[in-house]
Amino acid sequence: MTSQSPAESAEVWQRVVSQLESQGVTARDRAFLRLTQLVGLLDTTALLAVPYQHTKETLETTLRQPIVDALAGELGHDVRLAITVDEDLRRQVEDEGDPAPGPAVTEQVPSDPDRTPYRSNGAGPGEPRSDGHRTPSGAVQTASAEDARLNPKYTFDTFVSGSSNRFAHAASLAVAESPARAYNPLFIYGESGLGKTHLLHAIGHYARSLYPGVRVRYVNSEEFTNDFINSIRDDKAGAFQRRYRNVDFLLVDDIQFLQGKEQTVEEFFHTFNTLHNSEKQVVITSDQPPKRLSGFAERMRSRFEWGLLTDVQPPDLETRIAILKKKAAQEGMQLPDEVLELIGSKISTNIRELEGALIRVTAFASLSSTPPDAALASHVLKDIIPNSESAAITVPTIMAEVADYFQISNDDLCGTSRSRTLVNARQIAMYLCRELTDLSLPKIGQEFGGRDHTTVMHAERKIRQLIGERRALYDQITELTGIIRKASAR
Ligand SMILES: Nc1ncnc2c1ncn2[C@@H]1O[C@H](COP(=O)(O)OP(=O)(O)OP(=O)(O)O)[C@@H](O)[C@H]1O
Repeated sequence: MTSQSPAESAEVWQRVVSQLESQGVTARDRAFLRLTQLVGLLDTTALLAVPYQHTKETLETTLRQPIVDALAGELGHDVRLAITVDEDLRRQVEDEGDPAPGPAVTEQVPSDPDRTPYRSNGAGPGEPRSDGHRTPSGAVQTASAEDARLNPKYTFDTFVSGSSNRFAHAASLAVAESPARAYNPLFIYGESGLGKTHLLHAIGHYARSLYPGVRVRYVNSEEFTNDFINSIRDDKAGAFQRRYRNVDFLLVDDIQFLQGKEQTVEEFFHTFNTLHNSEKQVVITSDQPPKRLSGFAERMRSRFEWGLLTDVQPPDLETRIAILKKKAAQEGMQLPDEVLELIGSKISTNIRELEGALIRVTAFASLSSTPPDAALASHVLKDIIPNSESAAITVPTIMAEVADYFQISNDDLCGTSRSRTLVNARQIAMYLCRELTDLSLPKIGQEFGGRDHTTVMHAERKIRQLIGERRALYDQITELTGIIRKASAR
């Protein structure tokens, strides 16, 4: 993943150290620099490994700027630092009999694992590494991908940064690199479908790649609520608290859904305080800035503003096209620029809709064995783009129209029958809810008889995939979209 070989990194670092020495750093700082290794580069982030926690602290404070400047000079571009305390390096240093410099010798080995959860196990980027994390009791606790609950598609690599989200993107990178040090909490707000969830997951992935063993947990606030209610019902408050408080990163999506749920807000308040006090990173997203969040006590809202507030805006045309290009490349879709430009120019507010349009155009081209050109794209887009006077579409409308279309009842749609016809209709209805409304996955799940958000996610993925393979399905979805839009405009 890094863009340099170990030998190149070592040479670059050697030159940086020589340059800083020639600028006259103190003897202690010189020793610290010599104990440091440049592991490699991850985009513009320089990964440094140090043997001791106090070396890291010095590098992050007094030496940060000189290192950043010297590295930028060497590499010819801006550089961020991500510093990790590496136990292998410590062993190596101690085996060579090179004592840790400075007065803080007693601090040589970080004694409190809770304060230093970001310790590398020594594997270089791209190499396999264990995900074990030592708890204060010494037991190895797994920080697995399942615990983190991250969507593998939402990474910084797949995120397009533009003027509409540049600040949120930079802040997200910074908290992943310097957890609880850069900004805590980081609060990202903005309208639906503009990439907030994507950024939350990307922070989790990136932190996990930088700091093996780091404990990350992503949660939508509706899931947090359900989890909390169930924990009280089942008398498992302790397990609930451990799930949300024994983490290094808590990533909370769509906090606005806690509004008015007094007990859950109170529980979240304590969770937040515990994490913040023990220097764990909290990232929150919302559709509104804290000041406009009703249903939260002032003490809670003001805490949301302790760290950094940043918004995401609808992307400009250039960014929309860049996003479409990235999505197309990611999915292996071959589409000429004129088609991407056409889609980007017709759909301007919501990135989820942009993706939906891309899928439909590709599906139609593949089903009709026609090359996807501008004429085909305009034809497809005509069916899916709302006209200016179209009203908001609701889940009950989608359910009623889908039920009517398949000649089934609303109860059938929400029920548990696994008959093929019903499963198919249910998945189509869920897909359309995702495409045509701003509702989150848990909210849609609730509307369908209290189903889990993963069921909705599965339905969405399945329909997305099949729509390009089955002509009948494509036609049904197109027809239903038209019917639902018409019914909503009435
Ligand atoms: N800048 C971006 N680059 C690439 N993809 C993006 C970008 N912004 C959003 N997306 C994509 O758009 C879709 C919607 O984004 P996301 O779910 O993160 O929005 P959101 O702001 O969290 O919306 P909601 O408030 O409804 O949950 C996702 O598939 C995401 O990958």
